[in-house]
Amino acid sequence: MNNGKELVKVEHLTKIFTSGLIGGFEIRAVDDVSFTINEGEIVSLVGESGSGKTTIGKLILRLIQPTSGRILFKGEDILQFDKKKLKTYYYKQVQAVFQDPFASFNPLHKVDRAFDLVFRSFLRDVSEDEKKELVEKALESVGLNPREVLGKYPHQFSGGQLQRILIARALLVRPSLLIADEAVSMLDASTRIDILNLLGEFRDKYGTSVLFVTHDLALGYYISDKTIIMYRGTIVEWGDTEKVFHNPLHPYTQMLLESVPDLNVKWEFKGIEPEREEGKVYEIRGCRYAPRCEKAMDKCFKLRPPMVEAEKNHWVACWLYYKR
Ligand SMILES: Nc1ncnc2c1ncn2[C@@H]1O[C@H](COP(=O)(O)OP(=O)(O)OP(=O)(O)O)[C@@H](O)[C@H]1O
Repeated sequence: MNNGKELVKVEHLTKIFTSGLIGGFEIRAVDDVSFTINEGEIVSLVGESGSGKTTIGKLILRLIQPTSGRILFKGEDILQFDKKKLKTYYYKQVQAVFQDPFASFNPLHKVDRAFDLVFRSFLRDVSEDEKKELVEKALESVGLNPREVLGKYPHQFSGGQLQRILIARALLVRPSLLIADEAVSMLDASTRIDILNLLGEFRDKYGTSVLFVTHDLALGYYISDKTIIMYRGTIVEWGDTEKVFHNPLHPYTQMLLESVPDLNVKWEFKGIEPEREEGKVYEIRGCRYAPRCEKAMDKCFKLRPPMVEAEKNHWVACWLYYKR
């Protein structure tokens, strides 16, 4: 149900973390990143560990502040939201599900409380009967039996079951945007596919957009309309999933896809440089991938390549495609 309308517009977003007090160093976790998420669109954010995926999710959720750049939600800068707008943003517009479901539950309270909080904070006018029906439907939609869930404590569930409860809660308010950060990595293969299909259903029925953060190329391919490939805080390539996967342009994306013989097979990272080279790579002014790139030219080490639209809805940041 992608109607071509922009829901989220990320513009030149940069987040620099400073580590240590004296003699500390800076980490450019996200470095001049721009992309859009349309209404009713599932966008995968794919990249290896430490490439900045979670940081982007947190910035969109306003859990952390950007160093520079901005994020527009339905055309409005989220940093300028007043208290009222922020409340609506958190409950009605944006919901998030993270990798570790245990961290999202208070072990002293029954899991029902997770739903109560949503009703108390946002769906206040809903009658008790309606609440019950909504919760039951939400639980059933993620393959859980409400009678086996309600009234129980978090420790009585597996991680996968808790994750499904959190996804049910997130979808209960039918948010405009769901940020799913490695949200299905703890689930077994068949539940994982059920949840992915459920996200697709929500997109089709209610126009929910999803930012699907993953290090698993196959999951990204399965679920998303668009794919963003990240490398060390930068976007190297993004666009329609079919185009990115079937006509990869950036040497990094090509390397990734070559290392996945079959898209149904889980992607294992290959060739990550040793830790001690980390600082060196972060200082690079040009393309972050240049030190690993077989096609790198002199200027790749000196200048950051601009993002160019190489074909319709397919962008790449690589000097090989820059024509001017
Ligand atoms: N609060 C923080 N303080 C300092 N550095 C941070 C902080 N949060 C993230 N980083 C650093 O920023 C970089 C990007 O981290 P981020 O968690 O966004 O990556 P990721 O792609 O989500 O990785 P993963 O898949 O492992 O979660 C990493 O080098 C990380 O160590």
